[in-house]
Amino acid sequence: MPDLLTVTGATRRFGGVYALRDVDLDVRAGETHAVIGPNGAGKSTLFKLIGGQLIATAGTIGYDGRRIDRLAPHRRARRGIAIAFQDSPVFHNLSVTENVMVGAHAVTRAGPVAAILRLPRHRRDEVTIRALAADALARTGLTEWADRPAAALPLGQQRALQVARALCGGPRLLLLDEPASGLRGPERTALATLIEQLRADGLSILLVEHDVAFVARLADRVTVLDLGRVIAHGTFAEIREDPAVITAYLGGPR
Ligand SMILES: Nc1ncnc2c1ncn2[C@@H]1O[C@H](COP(=O)(O)OP(=O)(O)OP(=O)(O)O)[C@@H](O)[C@H]1O
Repeated sequence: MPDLLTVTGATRRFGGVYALRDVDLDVRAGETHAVIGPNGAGKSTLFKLIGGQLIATAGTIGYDGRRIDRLAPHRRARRGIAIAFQDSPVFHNLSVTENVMVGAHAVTRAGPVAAILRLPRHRRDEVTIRALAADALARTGLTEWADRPAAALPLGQQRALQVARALCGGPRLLLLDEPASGLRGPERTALATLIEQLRADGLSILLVEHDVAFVARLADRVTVLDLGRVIAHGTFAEIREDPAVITAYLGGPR
């Protein structure tokens, strides 16, 4: 499988602290790739470098054969990179459909001014976006909730809503930031099934997750970070046996 995303030598410093140091990672077309590591390992920083919320101190990021590391987040979104942040807001007074439509505005040509003035281009976009949202709701099992206020959604469905919002922009690469956090057993299982379905549909997925069982079930490959560096990568079975990974998780001399 060819690489869709290639991160090379990614380094990000905050003052004197290296949040990431010389990190290489690639996501192949159609795979689910997980990034794991103890607290402070640099996982969020890596996600933000890929999404464009942060710019690297050094290193390059290639996507679909072109460099993207200097592009603004909305330009990366238009190229097909979507992020479902665990803490991205759910607007409780808006309907589930409207919450999902927010995800498409990042990738449409008509900006907020066209939306406010209700210019023809915006009205055309609105029809398109409603159709995209309906499709995203169907893919995430939320169709029956479409017209309900988002406040009515149970937590498991709220997580599915975050995923639906990311899907609404029609991505090829989906970044999932701790999607299982706070979910209970059956909700976790439902979310894992959803992610498997998206992969089967051809999406490439990069996942940051603390829940090891979740990663073991879903990830084709895993990259392990500790203190900003890659300490192991491979299949889950391979990294589980790696002494550096065991030390990073269980403590011991560094
Ligand atoms: N904006 C910032 N300013 C200063 N230091 C930062 C900033 N963001 C991250 N760091 C530091 O960079 C390191 C990596 O942080 P990061 O949040 O990427 O780790 P993480 O693996 O996502 O951790 P967690 O699992 O706790 O979310 C930490 O030492 C953190 O304190």
